[in-house]
Amino acid sequence: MTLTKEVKKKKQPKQGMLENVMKQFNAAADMVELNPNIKKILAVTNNELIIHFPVRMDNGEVEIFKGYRVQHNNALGPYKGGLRYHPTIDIDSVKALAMWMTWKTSLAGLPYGGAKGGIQMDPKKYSNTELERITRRFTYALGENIGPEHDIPAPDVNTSAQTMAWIADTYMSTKAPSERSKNQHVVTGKPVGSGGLEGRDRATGFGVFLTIKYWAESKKIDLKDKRFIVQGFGNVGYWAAHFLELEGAKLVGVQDAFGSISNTEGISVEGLFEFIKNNNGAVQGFPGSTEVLKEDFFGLDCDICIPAALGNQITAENASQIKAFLIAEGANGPTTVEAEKVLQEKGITVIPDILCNSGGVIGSYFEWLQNRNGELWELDEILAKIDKKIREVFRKVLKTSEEKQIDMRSAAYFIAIERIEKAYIQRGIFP
Ligand SMILES: NC(=O)C1=CN([C@@H]2O[C@H](COP(=O)(O)OP(=O)(O)OC[C@H]3O[C@@H](n4cnc5c(N)ncnc54)[C@H](O)[C@@H]3O)[C@@H](O)[C@H]2O)C=CC1
Ligand SMILES: O=C(O)CCC(=O)C(=O)O
Repeated sequence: MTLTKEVKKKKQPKQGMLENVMKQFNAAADMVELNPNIKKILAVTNNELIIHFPVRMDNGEVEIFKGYRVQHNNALGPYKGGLRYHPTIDIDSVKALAMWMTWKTSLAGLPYGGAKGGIQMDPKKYSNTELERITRRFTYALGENIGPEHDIPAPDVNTSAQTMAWIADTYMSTKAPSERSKNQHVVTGKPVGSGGLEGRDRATGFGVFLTIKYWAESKKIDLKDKRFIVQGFGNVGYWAAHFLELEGAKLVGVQDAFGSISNTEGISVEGLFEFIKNNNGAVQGFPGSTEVLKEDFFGLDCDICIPAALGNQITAENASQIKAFLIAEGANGPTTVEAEKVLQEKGITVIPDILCNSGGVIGSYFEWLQNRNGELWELDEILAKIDKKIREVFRKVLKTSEEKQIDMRSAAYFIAIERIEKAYIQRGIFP
């Protein structure tokens, strides 16, 4: 007899990311005097898919998983955005993350809309073979709701190039043999050997670093010896730290899901990266570092703070402790609207997520083009292309912010929303 078990999941507290993105959007819509009909369209998501699907576990039992894909808007092109495997994801957080993708792709001038998805689960509790089966069943259940010219997922928290390879393989296997290779770009962020882009692994962190570099240049600040802290030492946090260290900046604090560490003398980025490989991915216990209480992390003495983990981490409660003069949002939605007011009063600059972490989706766009056109690009060429794009977008945001005397988040939203509004108006639907 087959046992079917729906695992009782602990109820997760609401994350509040949807409230946050809606407050940001409403403020931006007022600022650009957005056409009221287009505002109605952008305030809601086009499609929201919740899928329950069964997967056989290594012990023979069947577990039911809850997967999501939310497609917010596709006025500018196919839906685009990552897949997150995390116990805290729910429909509201995925809606928020999908909306941020729409603003991000619009701001970057890409021919994409916004989407996000994932599975509500803790991947640490599953073996690699279970993760593969979960991913393949999820892909199969998503069916034609994703597609290379319709909705193109990518990695996000707790998903990787390997996850993308499983998705591509499963999706392609549902096509006729002659059509399979034409569908490789159903996902981006694949391993290089399977149609992936050289450098997509570092694209987001590289972009975070570039926005910090271009901001520092605009203020005539030398990054050498500047002290920085990073929350989240995964794909984004590690690569951002890697490039900052190359520039001469000093990592003095790191927090991950397991704990927080600091060292005023500096933490070797590569040393920590090697250390976590043999420490279940955790930074705690890194030689020479001191443990820091979770609630004290953002108050560490530093110049630059990079939240690169989850949403709503910088809150009205902890914002007042922050000593950094710059916050570079590697994560999506790490700062609440209330916290941002506190930061503004303290004179702390925020490089907003939709600009700061856009290197990832820019890299994804290049991978998509590479697959679509049957081309292979080299790492140097790709990093130069990402740099050029980030520099252009950064300058546009800075110029808008200076001309209109608004902060960089408002400027970024201004540009992003205006571009979408223009597309709707050009089509003639909204006079
Ligand atoms: N991977 C990508 O290309 C992109 C990722 N992002 C955003 O960057 C952030 C990080 O994503 P990835 O680096 O890809 O994820 P990842 O899964 O590679 O790393 C996540 C890191 O955050 C830490 N973390 C998780 N929960 C935490 C908590 N409660 N407190 C402190 N640390 C915690 C984990 O331990 C890990 O070090 C997310 O907000 C994601 O949406 C944004 C753009 C693109
Ligand atoms: O690379 C992509 O398509 C999207 C990455 C992502 O999920 C994000 O930028 O938040």
